[in-house]
Amino acid sequence: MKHHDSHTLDLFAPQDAALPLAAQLHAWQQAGLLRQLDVAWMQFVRQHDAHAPDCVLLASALLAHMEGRGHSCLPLPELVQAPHALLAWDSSTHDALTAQWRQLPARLDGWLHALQRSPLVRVAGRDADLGQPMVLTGTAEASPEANAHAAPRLYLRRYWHYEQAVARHILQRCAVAQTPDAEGIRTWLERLFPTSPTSPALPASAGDTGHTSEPCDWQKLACALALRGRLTLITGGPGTGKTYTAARLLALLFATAAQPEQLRVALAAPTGKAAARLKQAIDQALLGLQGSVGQALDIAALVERTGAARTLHSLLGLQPGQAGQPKPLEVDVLIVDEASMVHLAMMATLLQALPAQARLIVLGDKDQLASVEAGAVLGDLCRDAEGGHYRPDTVAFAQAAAGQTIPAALHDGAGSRLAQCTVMLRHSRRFGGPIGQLAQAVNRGDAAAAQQVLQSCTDGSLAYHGGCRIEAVWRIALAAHQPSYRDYLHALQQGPGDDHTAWVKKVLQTFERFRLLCAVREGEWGVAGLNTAIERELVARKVLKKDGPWYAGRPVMVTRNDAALGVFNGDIGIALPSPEGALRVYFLDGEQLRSVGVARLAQVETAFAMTVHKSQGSEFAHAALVLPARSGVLLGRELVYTGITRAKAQCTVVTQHPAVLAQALARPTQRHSGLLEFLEKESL
Ligand SMILES: Nc1ncnc2c1ncn2[C@@H]1O[C@H](COP(=O)(O)OP(=O)(O)OP(=O)(O)O)[C@@H](O)[C@H]1O
Repeated sequence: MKHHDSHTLDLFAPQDAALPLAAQLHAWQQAGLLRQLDVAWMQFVRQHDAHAPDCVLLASALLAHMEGRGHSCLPLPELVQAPHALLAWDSSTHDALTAQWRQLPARLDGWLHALQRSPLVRVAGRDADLGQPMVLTGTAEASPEANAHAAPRLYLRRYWHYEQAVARHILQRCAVAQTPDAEGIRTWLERLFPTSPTSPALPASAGDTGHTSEPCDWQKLACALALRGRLTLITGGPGTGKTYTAARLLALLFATAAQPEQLRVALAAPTGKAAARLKQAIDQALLGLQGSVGQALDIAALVERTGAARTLHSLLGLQPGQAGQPKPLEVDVLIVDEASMVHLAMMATLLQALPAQARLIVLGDKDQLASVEAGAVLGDLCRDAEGGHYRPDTVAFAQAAAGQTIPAALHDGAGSRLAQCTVMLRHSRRFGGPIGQLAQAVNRGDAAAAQQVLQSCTDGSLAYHGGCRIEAVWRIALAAHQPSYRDYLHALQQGPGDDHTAWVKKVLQTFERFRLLCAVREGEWGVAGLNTAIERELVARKVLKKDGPWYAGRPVMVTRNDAALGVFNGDIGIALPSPEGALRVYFLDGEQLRSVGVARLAQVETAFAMTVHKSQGSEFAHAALVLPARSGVLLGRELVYTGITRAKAQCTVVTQHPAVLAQALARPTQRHSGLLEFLEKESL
């Protein structure tokens, strides 16, 4: 049996002969490891650079591959020295990888020289922009001193431009530090955040480091810091009050604006569903303020001025799947929620469209899954949020404007400009109990603690089924003693009676109480397999009547925005007979029902089960996270964290193999990008 070091090349492995590079890439494509696009990109490079050595061709194919996996660049030291760890492919590929690597330069220098000689590669800081399709950074442009720290990276031209644009805009926004009237802000904050002597003690949230021995109200601090600059990042786990804070910040901006009646506010989120939730939560929080502000602020006018929340695509006037030239935004304040889902290209477009003097307030959970597309901008920008890194001027301003003492452990005389614009909310009001403890253990990657919480929970909020057959998943989905699909099926069977609207709402609302969340799409334990199995089971039990793709009771998720129909990617609806008897898909927005004839909805999929990715921005009374035995790099710590934090009251974890949870927690997802390094270098 061969033993492989999974992180570095095994130089003592048997000398297997390497396939010619093109044949090897083809074999990896056949094995589903590379996309056709990745190989086509390598062929393009070979066509236009006849002298390209194998290391350039391989680097280009793997650059495209990494982009497909959400990375904005290819980190070259890792590629050269630890390809197994970087690619994290199945161990069956290790021999072929090792054999290939033996044919290539052994040292990073060799790869860099080859890339620097290619006419398709622009060396940042050395070459003029002649439209080269790839960009190499971390070599020529850095000073000899900085070069020791800058990691050489290879980019697709487009992503290098996006990353540069995001970094440039962020730095410009962070640089603006005004000195607003601290006294005035403090007076307003005391009104907007009334402290009740009966407030329960705050439980610690996921990500709480224990730094907060001195009480600090991070929500007030976030509002005060937002008034100093043009960019505020507010991150925190579920229920830490990001939206609650944003609503108060809006009120504060109105209260302190010279001409509040002219303040233009926009709300946006990556998906239609998240946008609708944001608007609902902001309005609710604002209306709840009327009592504490009395006549001093016209809350109803504020709600009206805030307008509807929109998807980022619609705000920027882009077509689905398109980034590019946006129309300039006519706003003074923009609040973007669920920012963990905003990918690099979208963030670059957004920052480009936003006027320099407008305030950008970004809300999101830095620990959640990043978008499927390349870039994890929120995660990058908030990587150091836990440590605070507040400079003395920020500490003093926090005291003066918010009356808050930032704990000494979070001070840093050399903190970056970005850190002065970032606040992490550290107390969850929703997750005090076992679900919160599980979320914390998952975030730390502590599998033993996660198992302990799962198995010792006595209040019924957590359940764990390890090493199960797929039938266990159906049983959970149809269980009688907890939120499941049973209530929705019951409502469905009751029929409309004489109040069709009430019936449709009930079916939709009961369906929203429970969801099966999968790590993967394919296979028996994936979305496709589970949806088919559950449909089959319900038909066999004669609960559903299905004689075609559409049937009464079919829950569907929209997979593509269609502005003409008023449906958006991620919307969940249920097909039900209309009062006239035609099958229509009904959607519920707050209390508002809308419907679309089934024949007009082409881009949908059945939604008994959905991916954790698609569930971002949604919550369910009971969420069941379903983990297959193997799902490679897809199944990591952030996915488990995002899945379990979709549960409001009850969370069930079901695994096909008992070891899979610990394996996932041991795999934090690292999205490679140069954004933070660039920001750090420039903001010194
Ligand atoms: N300072 C506070 N005082 C009283 N209630 C609060 C406070 N902060 C938040 N809450 C309440 O806690 C709950 C969660 O707050 P909120 O919805 O703003 O959190 P969130 O971080 O936006 O959550 P999610 O990420 O799940 O959307 C809400 O019911 C909100 O009213």
